[in-house]
Amino acid sequence: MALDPKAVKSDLVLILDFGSQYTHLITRRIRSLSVFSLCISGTSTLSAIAELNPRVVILSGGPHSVHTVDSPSFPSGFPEWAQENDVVVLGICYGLQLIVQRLGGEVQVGEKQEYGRMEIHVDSAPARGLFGSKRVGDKQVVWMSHGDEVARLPDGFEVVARSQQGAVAAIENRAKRFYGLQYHPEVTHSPEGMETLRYFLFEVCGVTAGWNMENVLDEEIKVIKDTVGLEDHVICALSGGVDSTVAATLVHKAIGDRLHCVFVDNGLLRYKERERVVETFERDLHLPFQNAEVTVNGLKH
Ligand SMILES: Nc1ncnc2c1ncn2[C@@H]1O[C@H](COP(=O)(O)OP(=O)(O)OP(=O)(O)O)[C@@H](O)[C@H]1O
Repeated sequence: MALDPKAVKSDLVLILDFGSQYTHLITRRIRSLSVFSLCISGTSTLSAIAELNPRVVILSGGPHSVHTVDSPSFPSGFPEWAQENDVVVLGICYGLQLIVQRLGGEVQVGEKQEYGRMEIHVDSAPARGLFGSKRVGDKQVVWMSHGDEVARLPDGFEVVARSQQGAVAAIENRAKRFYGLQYHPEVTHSPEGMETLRYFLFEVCGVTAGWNMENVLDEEIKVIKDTVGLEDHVICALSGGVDSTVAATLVHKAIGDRLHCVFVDNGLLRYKERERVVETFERDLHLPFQNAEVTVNGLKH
């Protein structure tokens, strides 16, 4: 169940997902800073991106190489749209390489491919840039995970940090408001990564923090009410796990007894699981509940 950004009164940081295992972690980290963030497919259309009216767009990492045929990318016209609408863009790992490649620079297979712990040093620390709070020469440990690396920057970009092996670790074009980090600031293995994200969002992008988890309940209930309408009923396949339990609880708060939860005894449940789940829902959560049984090959389970 996705949050409806229109129901949220906060700047939106939109994450375009290119398949990194860390993409959802970026979303979570940003939400922990009280800023609303949402993750959508990296190959979304420009109109789908524009409709969400983001203040910042983050291009995630991913397992691809920009040189592979059909490697995913942001839609054509995206950089121009971002500039025209004063949207700040940050590329992380593959996202940085996409920016470089698509804006006229060059990415090549790295001589020393970097995976794991790496030290980077700040090459240039202009006021209000990615490392605006640091001094030139400052060092920090980060988490790298890339085979390709930047060979030539597009016009207007500069390197602001390098790895201890000399690879480009961070770039920016402050005039166009395009930024890139070759490492993953969102993982705890980059101890200063959260501070970098915080500085970037609040000092560089000027994002306002006003979102918190308590808002989610009200927003979700409103979205569900609008979706279901005044008379329709909803069926929820309820396993007793976290996902369907949260979904059922929210929908029940929104539409009450027009929700019908169905638990399927598929014959492969744990010992007394059916009794436990039924009891929890009827006694503790007060959810209207029905049992169902499935048959396989004519045999009742
Ligand atoms: N025994 C069951 N009875 C009813 N619905 C089920 C049952 N098992 C699974 N489902 C439905 O299929 C969805 C996906 O099931 P899966 O086992 O992949 O768990 P999940 O995605 O982790 O969700 P959950 O945390 O709710 O178990 C569940 O969220 C639920 O809607």
